[in-house]
Amino acid sequence: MAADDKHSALERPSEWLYELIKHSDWRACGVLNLVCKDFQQTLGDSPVYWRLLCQKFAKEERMYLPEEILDALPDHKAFFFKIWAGKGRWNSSDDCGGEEEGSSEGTETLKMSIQVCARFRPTVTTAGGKGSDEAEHVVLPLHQKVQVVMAAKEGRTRVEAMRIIMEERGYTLKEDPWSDAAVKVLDTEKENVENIANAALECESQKGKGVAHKAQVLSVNEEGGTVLTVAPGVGLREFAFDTVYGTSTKQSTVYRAAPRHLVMDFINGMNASIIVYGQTGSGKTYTMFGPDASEVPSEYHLSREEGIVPRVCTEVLTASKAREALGIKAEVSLSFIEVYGDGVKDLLRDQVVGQSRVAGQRYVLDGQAGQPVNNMQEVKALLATGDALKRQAATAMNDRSSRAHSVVVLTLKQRDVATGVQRSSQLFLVDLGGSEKISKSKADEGVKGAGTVGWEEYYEGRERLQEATYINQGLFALKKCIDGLNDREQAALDGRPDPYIPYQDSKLTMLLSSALGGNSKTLVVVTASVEARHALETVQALRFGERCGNVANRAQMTGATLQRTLDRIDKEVEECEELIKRFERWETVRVVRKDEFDGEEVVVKSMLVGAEEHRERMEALLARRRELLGQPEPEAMAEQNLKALSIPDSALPLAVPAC
Ligand SMILES: Nc1ncnc2c1ncn2[C@@H]1O[C@H](COP(=O)(O)OP(=O)(O)OP(=O)(O)O)[C@@H](O)[C@H]1O
Repeated sequence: MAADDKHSALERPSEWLYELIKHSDWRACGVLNLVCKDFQQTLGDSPVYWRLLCQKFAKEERMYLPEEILDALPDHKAFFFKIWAGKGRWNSSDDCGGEEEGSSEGTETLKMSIQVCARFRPTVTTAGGKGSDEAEHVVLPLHQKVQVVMAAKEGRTRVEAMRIIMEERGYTLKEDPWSDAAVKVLDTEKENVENIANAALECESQKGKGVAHKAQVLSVNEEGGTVLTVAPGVGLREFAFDTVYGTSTKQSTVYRAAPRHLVMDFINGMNASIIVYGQTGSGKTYTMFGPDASEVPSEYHLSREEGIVPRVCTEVLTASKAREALGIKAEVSLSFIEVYGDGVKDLLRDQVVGQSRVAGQRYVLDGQAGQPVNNMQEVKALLATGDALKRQAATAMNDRSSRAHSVVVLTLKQRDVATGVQRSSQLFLVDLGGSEKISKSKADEGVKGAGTVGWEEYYEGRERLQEATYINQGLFALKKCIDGLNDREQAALDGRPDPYIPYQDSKLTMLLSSALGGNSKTLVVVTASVEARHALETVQALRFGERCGNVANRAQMTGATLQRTLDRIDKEVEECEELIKRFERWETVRVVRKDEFDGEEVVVKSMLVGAEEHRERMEALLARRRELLGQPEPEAMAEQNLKALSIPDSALPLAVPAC
């Protein structure tokens, strides 16, 4: 190297280094970061360096890594270490079949991981929207009520909040425990005071007044990945997930955020599964497959509404073709099966498979249920065949309810044309039957007692009930396996022997055993509804999701969370006020009034116009704020105030006297 070059390189180390990086392979690039302190400082946290390293690594290791995934990554360095675990995949001659996957160099093993997302369905008034929107009232535990009252006003202390709560409830103490004891309350008397207040609240709730919180989803925070709920028996509760999708999230966004990463892993030779879980009617089938063609208005392009399954198939088929240029020949096959009780049905051949305990599962895992696919026309034809044979029925919760668990299994067999090295992997796309309360889905409707009707009618009536029971059994077994897997993680940390995972408890878990555990990648998408009448089921579904991801420790209900949510709302209210100020104006309009006796009359009126949309939004935000704080509606508040003034109803004028 010339002296001048050397000098300029030292003055501008990053440029010099990047030149070097450009012309090195990934291993040399990786080592550069460790050469000396200067290099470490320059490259250690440089996103450009780590991105380049990811690209080089993927190219040289013949891994599938779409640019869109790289573009959207928040941390390229962490991602590099994640994909680095799969190095040397095409050097070894054993087909790991996804299960033993990991580094053939034996330095790093890939671990099982479960990612969890929550997706909220928009409020639907047709299917799934039946029934009243009445929500249960919730009595908040005192400590939460105190947090809510403290959050309502900045700088409000705990003692003040306690006083307000007591006053709100009309509870009068002979002696005010806070009169002289701002400090005392915080220590010795605190417990005592809480007991008194608790008792007061309890009395109030028994009298059935003064409880303003309704069971509901209070906020869906997509940015922070959290959901704040209030439900009976739980009170306020926050849940945290890897990703949270709000009610207006598009199908393409859902696919791009998390499922696509799993598809990448699957194409790179790992077993993976995407499981959608949720209450019946919460949007599992919609998320997995997309809407029924009949539901999509003709002006919409159906492909925009496609769910995860068709999107995965498109990506896998496109990637398989592109891999031919890298010397890798790929074959894709698709199975579509249904798990109903202890039976496994091949939906593409319309036959129940395997009579023995393990036969159904082996039939699927060995690929006997698979049909080779080469393009999307073939995929769509197979999906339509399977869909037509799926067990579906109308219930009180969903007009097209899936009455069993359905699973699409994609099997990818890849072969290095030059060396003959083979890799195979499976991706399970699971649309679970909806967890349901029989009383809500009315699955027990039409069930007649034995002996009261003919046998045929008796069995027919019991069918919905039997389906619900089978669905719930499978889900229960799945929950037990997830708990077992979480316990296994903990056991490894505690040095305990591996706990038993009860895969054998149901056909569903037997089938998913290869995708749940080992070193597979799993994504659980919890679908839920923001509607108040489903609050309890939503909380249960979110709880399941939280258990899967074992992320409970990230979430906690604190005043801070509530404060953050309120701050966001206040900011939006301010924005609305600004917009209203800017656009609202008085306008004189002629209104035609119809009168039964006098006929039509034209009246000139002044009206505020121009900002109707912003006013409506502001009203909604203020209502949300009131819900968060458990404050009653303005009319209810006025009523309460009147009652507080103890004005007897008879004393109120029946009509406003004419002027
Ligand atoms: N994100 C969404 N956007 C628009 N519509 C949705 C969404 N999610 C669900 N829906 C609609 O809600 C209804 C019920 O959805 P879906 O059938 O997917 O529920 P499900 O959870 O699969 O129910 P089940 O367990 O009973 O089969 C359908 O009409 C569907 O189109």
